[in-house]
Amino acid sequence: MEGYAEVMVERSFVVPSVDIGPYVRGGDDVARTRVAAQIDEACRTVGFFQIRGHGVPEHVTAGLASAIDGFFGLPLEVKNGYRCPPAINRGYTPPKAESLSLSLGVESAARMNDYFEAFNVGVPARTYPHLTLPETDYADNVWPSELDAFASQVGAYFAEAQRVARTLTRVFADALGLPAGFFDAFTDHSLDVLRMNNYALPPDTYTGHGDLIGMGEHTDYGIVTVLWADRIAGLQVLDTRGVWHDVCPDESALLVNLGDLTARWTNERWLSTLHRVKPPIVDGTIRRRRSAAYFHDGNIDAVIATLPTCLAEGEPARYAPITVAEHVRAKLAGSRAGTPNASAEREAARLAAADRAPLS
Ligand SMILES: O=C(O)CCC(=O)C(=O)O
Ligand SMILES: [Fe+2]
Repeated sequence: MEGYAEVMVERSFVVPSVDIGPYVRGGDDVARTRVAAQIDEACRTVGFFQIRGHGVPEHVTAGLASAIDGFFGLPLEVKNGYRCPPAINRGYTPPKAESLSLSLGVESAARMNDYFEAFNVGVPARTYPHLTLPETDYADNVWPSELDAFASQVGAYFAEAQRVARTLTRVFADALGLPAGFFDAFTDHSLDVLRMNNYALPPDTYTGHGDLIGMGEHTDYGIVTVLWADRIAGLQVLDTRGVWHDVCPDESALLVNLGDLTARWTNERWLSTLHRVKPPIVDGTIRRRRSAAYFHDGNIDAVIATLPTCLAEGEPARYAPITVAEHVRAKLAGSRAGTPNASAEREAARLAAADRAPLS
């Protein structure tokens, strides 16, 4: 019976769902305090949660989905016309061009086998004309000229996702007992990127050899990620005991996960959770799946050092202070340029432990 109970506990993994309406529509202090407490709990235990009451209009999400369909439906040679050099995190990434596990410094057996294709847009330097921002990090966007509505559809979703990410940092300040607006100084010219992902394979692609990975295991790099995804299996999240779990958002909900910078800030009181995309294979192929990850990464020049409120008396900081530039560039050099990241020992160790644990 003991063994049975153990299995039941292992299977009871849930991604908490939180209604953030009191922060979006306005709400009284009691309602907000309740939201902040729920998010604190989710961030401590899972590092992933879903949000309702986010206020993103349905037509904006539908516009994003239509832009994704329009672009990925173009012929490969047209899509390839929108590729950018690895240092420029913009435009099209064809299947197998990126290896996410290298952002952790891990060479996986399926190296270069991440079969997702993606299109990235981000905040260009011109958004903040009063600042001198590095043009490589804050690069101009490329917009597909074949699709009239693409820029406005993606732009509308980008603005909404940015609003949601900023709202979440207001909740985080309350949840961590920090002054209201604490994160503003770290995010007022935040290096944000929206990565639209398409997981699709022609029928009978899979021959049964090797590991077929949609997107390799990784942690997200920044502060917080707002993730829109089709309600189709594929996303898997690693729990604190090293077991992978399938995660699917509820209808109309957005997924949220924390990135490494928040784990560093909080001395891992809050988790930057490892995740990957591994869709089930049926008849040699997968069901097509789309997602869009909005990465809120913080100001390029911000210094992220452990928050004193997250250190108990005498507790050492697990991480040295780092700038957003140093951290994000090392991660992107891994995933986009194939240079293994040597500075991700803590995440790589968690992954090694998980490789020895079963799938839920
Ligand atoms: O496709 C997904 O659900 C996850 C995508 C993801 O983790 C990412 O783009 O960083
Ligand atoms: Fe991710």
